[in-house]
Amino acid sequence: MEAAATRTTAGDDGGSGGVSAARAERVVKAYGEGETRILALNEVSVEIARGAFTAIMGPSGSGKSTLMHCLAGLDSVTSGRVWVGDTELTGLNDRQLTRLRRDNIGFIFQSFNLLPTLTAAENITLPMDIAGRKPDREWVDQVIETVGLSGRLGHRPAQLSGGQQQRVAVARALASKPAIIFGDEPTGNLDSRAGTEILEFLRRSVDDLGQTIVMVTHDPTAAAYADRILFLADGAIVDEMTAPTAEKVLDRMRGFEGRGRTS
Ligand SMILES: Nc1ncnc2c1ncn2[C@@H]1O[C@H](COP(=O)(O)OP(=O)(O)OP(=O)(O)O)[C@@H](O)[C@H]1O
Repeated sequence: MEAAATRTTAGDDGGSGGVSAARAERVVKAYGEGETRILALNEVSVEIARGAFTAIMGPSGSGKSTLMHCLAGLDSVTSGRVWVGDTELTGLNDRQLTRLRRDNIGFIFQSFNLLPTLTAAENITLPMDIAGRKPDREWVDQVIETVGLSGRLGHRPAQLSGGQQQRVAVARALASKPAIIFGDEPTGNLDSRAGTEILEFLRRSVDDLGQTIVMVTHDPTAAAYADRILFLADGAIVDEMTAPTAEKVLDRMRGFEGRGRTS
């Protein structure tokens, strides 16, 4: 997105002046050896713009999760290079990677991943509490307001609906102002109304709070909330779309199937 560079992004505090929040250069990820060797990523190069919402789509096994994990420093690459902001991940040791993830990256998973004994408020600030960082109260309050959790802060996860639990997870991801948030099917376990709410919060966090988001999804309706969609097939980016609509996404996916690109 052109406008992204001029926005005040949530990650500006710790980041650089560049427009890319993350970058992969000729990334190869191979699993196994010899005949069983699988190229999950085959020379993938991509740039993720700051302050933009990017979706990653593609058939099952096309490499979506692998790409997300490599960009987020959750998985090592076989060859190629990866940056988050100005920091090159490839070459960092485990301790440095852990710290980089802790300080710069937020995660939202399909299965909320909240601690059952903590209240919503405690879950939201947990990563910062563990890191010994003082939450920016004003920002955290703004995030809580944005995701509509103000009346539920004292509730434990079991006292919240799935949609509300995912809102807590979204607030937790946003609270530390990460340079980038990665979501792996964040609406996969929600009914369509709760899913829509979460997608609207994610969209608003990009538009109003300047957040950068990368989301893996199978769902054309979810992907249509993004500014840009990357389409993966057989470990390579085969197409992309800007300003998507669910209809355009469905059409494009049908085109891939017609060309035998599903695995
Ligand atoms: N730990 C692993 N060991 C061996 N092969 C793996 C491993 N993780 C992924 N793969 C393989 O790499 C390829 C890409 O997997 P990946 O999970 O990235 O696909 P995906 O597009 O996210 O799929 P899905 O939509 O089903 O989640 C697949 O062929 C998969 O079997």
